[in-house]
Amino acid sequence: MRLDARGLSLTRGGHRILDGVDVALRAGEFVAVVGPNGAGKSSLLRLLAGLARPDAGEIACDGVPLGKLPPRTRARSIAYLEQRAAVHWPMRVDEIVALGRLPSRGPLGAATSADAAAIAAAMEMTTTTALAGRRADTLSGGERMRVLLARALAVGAPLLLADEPVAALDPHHQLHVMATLRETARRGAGVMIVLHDLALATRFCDRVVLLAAGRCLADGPPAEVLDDRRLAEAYAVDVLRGSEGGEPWILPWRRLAPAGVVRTGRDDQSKPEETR
Ligand SMILES: Nc1ncnc2c1ncn2[C@@H]1O[C@H](COP(=O)(O)OP(=O)(O)OP(=O)(O)O)[C@@H](O)[C@H]1O
Repeated sequence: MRLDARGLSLTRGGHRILDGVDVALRAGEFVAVVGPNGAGKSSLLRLLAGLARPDAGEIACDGVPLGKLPPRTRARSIAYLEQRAAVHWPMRVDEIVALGRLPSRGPLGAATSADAAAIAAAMEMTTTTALAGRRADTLSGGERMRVLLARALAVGAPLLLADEPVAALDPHHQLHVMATLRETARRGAGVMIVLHDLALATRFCDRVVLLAAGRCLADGPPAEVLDDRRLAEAYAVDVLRGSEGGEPWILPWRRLAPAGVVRTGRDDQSKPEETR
């Protein structure tokens, strides 16, 4: 299954949030959407999940306009984890994760062994099995995020959209979740996440979509998209780079003078910068 979006534009409160964005998510891909605060990343993901409609542009799921998919078909096809997902009810963790199976069986359908297996696998993937009996509204921020990711994984959808799934996690769990999502893509799902950590995007993702001010600045392999010039343009930062065991790493290091700074090369000593 694949998603194809063309010419997405969105305006809210007189503010142009997205401006002619083209993006695709194909089966087997692990894609990061990156960009500065307010770039439009969450808004883009919500459009792709079918939770809001663009003012202009089209989104198709395997060629079918997203708006024409019956809601349950859409919910089975596209799992979505929102950025500020909250848990308002005193439900148990395993009950929360089980909600991910509702699109497959309907509210009145009995849970099957396949449902139980999907729930157990999702909890294992997110290391939340030990939390199963806890009340979800007593969890820490990182625990809650992992439980809600488990709910999204339990859907077993061919497309998974997750908005900052690792932002609240400690380094161990960040690496674990990124490896889990990469494995989910390797098994055939299309996985798209919003991410601020450029190191994780560089190391784990097949493709990076760089948004800034509602426009897509670049879309391609991490090493091509996250070059010095684009990082300066989008974020006004300078980065350190290296590789370990053949895997590249990248570390934001210095702020540059904001807006429109275009670097000429790493040996340019005259660049405007601050130290941290
Ligand atoms: N309903 C709204 N009315 C007015 N402006 C809005 C509305 N919703 C979002 N925006 C603005 O649209 C822009 C994009 O918001 P969005 O949440 O998509 O950004 P983001 O790239 O996900 O940011 P962050 O990295 O901070 O999470 C922001 O400037 C935000 O303030």
